[in-house]
Order: sequence, then C-alpha cells, then structure tokens
Amino acid sequence: MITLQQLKFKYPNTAFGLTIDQLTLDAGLTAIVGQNGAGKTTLIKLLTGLLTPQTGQIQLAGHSLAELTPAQRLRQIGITFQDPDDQLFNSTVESEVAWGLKQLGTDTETITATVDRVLLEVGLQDRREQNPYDLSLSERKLLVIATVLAIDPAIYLFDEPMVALDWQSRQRVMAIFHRLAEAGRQVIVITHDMDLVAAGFDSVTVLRAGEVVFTGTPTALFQDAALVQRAQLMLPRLMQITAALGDSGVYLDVADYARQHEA
Ligand SMILES: Nc1ncnc2c1ncn2[C@@H]1O[C@H](COP(=O)(O)OP(=O)(O)OP(=O)(O)O)[C@@H](O)[C@H]1O
Repeated sequence: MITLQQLKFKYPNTAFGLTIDQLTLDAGLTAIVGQNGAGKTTLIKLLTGLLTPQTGQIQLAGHSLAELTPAQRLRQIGITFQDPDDQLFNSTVESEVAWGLKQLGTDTETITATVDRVLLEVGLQDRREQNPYDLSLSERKLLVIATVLAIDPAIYLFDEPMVALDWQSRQRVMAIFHRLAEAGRQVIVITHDMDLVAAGFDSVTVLRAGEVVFTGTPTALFQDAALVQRAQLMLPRLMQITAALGDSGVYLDVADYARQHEA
C-alpha cells in the first residue's frame, strides 16, 4: 500500500504543480488516468524517488520513501517509462534483464534462471543475444517490462505499457499484471485506454491539472458522467455505444453487458 500526505511538487520554471492532500493506493491493480499534462508521470516519478516533493510524505508499505537506501528502493519499487529508450542501455537483451539483479548482488545461477523465465514470460526468449536497439518498439516495451519482472519489486509502476503493442502482446501483458496482483504485488498502470481500465482494473485514480479528483472502482467512475466529462476522459467504447442507444447503464465489458441482460 502507498500513502501520500500533504504532498506538493513543482518543477522549477513551470506553472505546473502537483498537490495531493491525501491519497492511498491499495494493493491490486490500479489505473492512473487523466488528460495529457494532468501529472500522471510526475506522480509515479515521485513514487520512485526520481523526483522529490518540496513538501509532504510518501510511504511505501509503512516505510518512508525518503529513508530507503537505493538497494531497498530497487527491491521495493520498479518502473517502466513511456519511452523504453529512456531506460535501455545494455548491449544485449540478456544483459539488460540481468543488470538489476547484478546490482543487487544476485548469484549467477539465479540470474540465469530468472533471465530465462522472464524473457519467456514476455515472449522474447529467442532475442537474448540481440542488441535492444535492434528490437521493434513493441519488443523494447516488452523488454523493459522483463527488466522489472526480473527484480520482482513489491510495487510495479508502468507508464503507458500497452502503447505500440499488438493485441496478442496486450493480452500477454494483462496476464502478467493479473499474475503479479495474485502474487501480492501492487501494480499501478498509467493509461489513456478506458476499455482497459473498465475491463482489467480493481481501482482507478483520476488526475486533473495536478490534483486527484477521484479514487474508486471503474464502475463508480463511469457512473459519474459529470466527472468523466470534467476530467476529459472517454467512456469505454461499449458504453459509448449503449449510451448512444439511450441505455444509461455501466458496462465494463461485453461479458458484463451480457451478464446484466441475462433473463
Ligand atoms: N522535467 C520537466 N520540467 C518541467 N516541466 C515538466 C517536466 N516534466 C513534465 N513537465 C510538465 O508537467 C506537467 C505534467 O506532466 P506529466 O508528464 O506528469 O503529465 P502526464 O499526465 O503524464 O501527461 P501525458 O499523458 O501527456 O504523459 C506538464 O505540463 C509537463 O509539461
């Protein structure tokens, strides 16, 4: 669980500021949504300690983020950036995945087994000798996911992980998120994809102009038409269709619609 209290952050020389009086992000799958520039990436950079708030407290599982050593942070929290090229710097896929484990002093045998396992899980098992920059964008996005899976922190932060992925890879990544949540990890995903939020997440946090304007279930969010509009979000595509047909129900996906319309 993550808690933020009385948090204020401002970039130097810009008008943008993030202000959060109180926010609790519970275990499970959480989506962070909001229009461009709302502060989503800034928030997750604060959660990793890549940015430091001017005031306020961030606690990860009861421990102050500011007091964790770099190795403790690496074990506690992992992040993938929107652009994988911001975090790839090794000369092979294999060494990229092994890098974090080496920093933690993991033995060679465990590193080899872990690299094999996570490359298989993201579907890059045949690419281990390649230079990461010879991979396609979608493969590089899968590779950065593998680098975090290798360390297996308590908290995973993914910034737009699905962008550029085809349908099969999206299914694969969603299955990874569910596996992690079932294994007790906290998974926080920034996305603009409301179909994904509706169908796949336990909770959703909405940011608007540097403030949290909602935290709750996807059902509660999509019930609140005024909030959806104020935060400039889209409804899930299924709900756009049903709303256009005069049905004001909340439907998270096709299966949910069918369930609600069973005789
Ligand atoms: N390093 C920086 N220095 C100054 N301003 C920044 C910096 N990074 C982001 N900003 C500004 O902070 C604001 C919030 O940016 P942020 O990237 O957190 O938004 P976001 O919700 O993730 O947007 P998007 O959906 O476009 O990724 C924006 O106005 C952005 O221009």
